[in-house]
Amino acid sequence: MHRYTLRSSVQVPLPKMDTLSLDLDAALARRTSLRSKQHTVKAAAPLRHIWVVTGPAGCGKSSVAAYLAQALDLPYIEGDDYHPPENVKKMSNGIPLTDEDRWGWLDTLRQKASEELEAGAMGCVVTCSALKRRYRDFIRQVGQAEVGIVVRFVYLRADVELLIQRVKARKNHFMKDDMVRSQFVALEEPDSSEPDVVSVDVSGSLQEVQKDALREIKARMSD
Ligand SMILES: Nc1ncnc2c1ncn2[C@@H]1O[C@H](COP(=O)(O)OP(=O)(O)OP(=O)(O)O)[C@@H](O)[C@H]1O
Ligand SMILES: O=C(O)[C@H](O)[C@@H](O)[C@H](O)[C@H](O)CO
Repeated sequence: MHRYTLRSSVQVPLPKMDTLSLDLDAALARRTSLRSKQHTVKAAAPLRHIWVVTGPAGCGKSSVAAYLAQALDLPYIEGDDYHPPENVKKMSNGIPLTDEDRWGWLDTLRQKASEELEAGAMGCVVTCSALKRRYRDFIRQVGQAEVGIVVRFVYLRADVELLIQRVKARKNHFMKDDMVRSQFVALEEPDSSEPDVVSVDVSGSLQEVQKDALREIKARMSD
């Protein structure tokens, strides 16, 4: 083994020449492969996000999603517009939806989001209560099916009493405050096992919530 003396006292073993040239070859090969990977990443199409704004009735999905869509210049899909009339009738009559009532609607929202991207949009913003983990998993499948499409959720977090107050104050909407508790019964709050969910506290003013949600999204645009 050759030895190279560094600052008189520290001895660093130097590899034999044949090992050194092998190492150099390997390093050059690695650098070439890294460069071509960097090139591939640069050339690849940018990620397109489906931002799904979620949470129970009254948490601010429509108010926040409309703002996000405008700020990001993306098409906006209002989930409530795609409930079949039977669902709206049920909710208007104070009857909570079941899983069976929701599957077809969730599928429609998935399709609408895909259609926007197929039509060339750089992403889209969708409102959908997505109360349960299995509903979110169902929506996630859009992103798993196609390279370059990423589904992310913005969960608007609030406590039940606050939302009862906000829904009570809201006029001209089929969903009344007596339905809010049932939304929390169905709710399966996302936790750290769903890293694609950004949780935003909505107890502040609407402007604060909108800004917080936009900041969180911008921080994840390139993920
Ligand atoms: N941060 C906030 N502070 C005060 N009021 C708010 C806030 N966010 C939303 N609101 C008000 O609360 C009500 C519910 O908001 P919004 O309709 O956007 O919620 P939503 O989640 O879309 O409801 P739903 O699911 O029932 O359609 C509206 O009257 C809205 O103006
Ligand atoms: O899954 C559900 O039970 C529904 O989507 C509701 O969340 C309402 O559509 C919405 O909140 C309107 O008030």
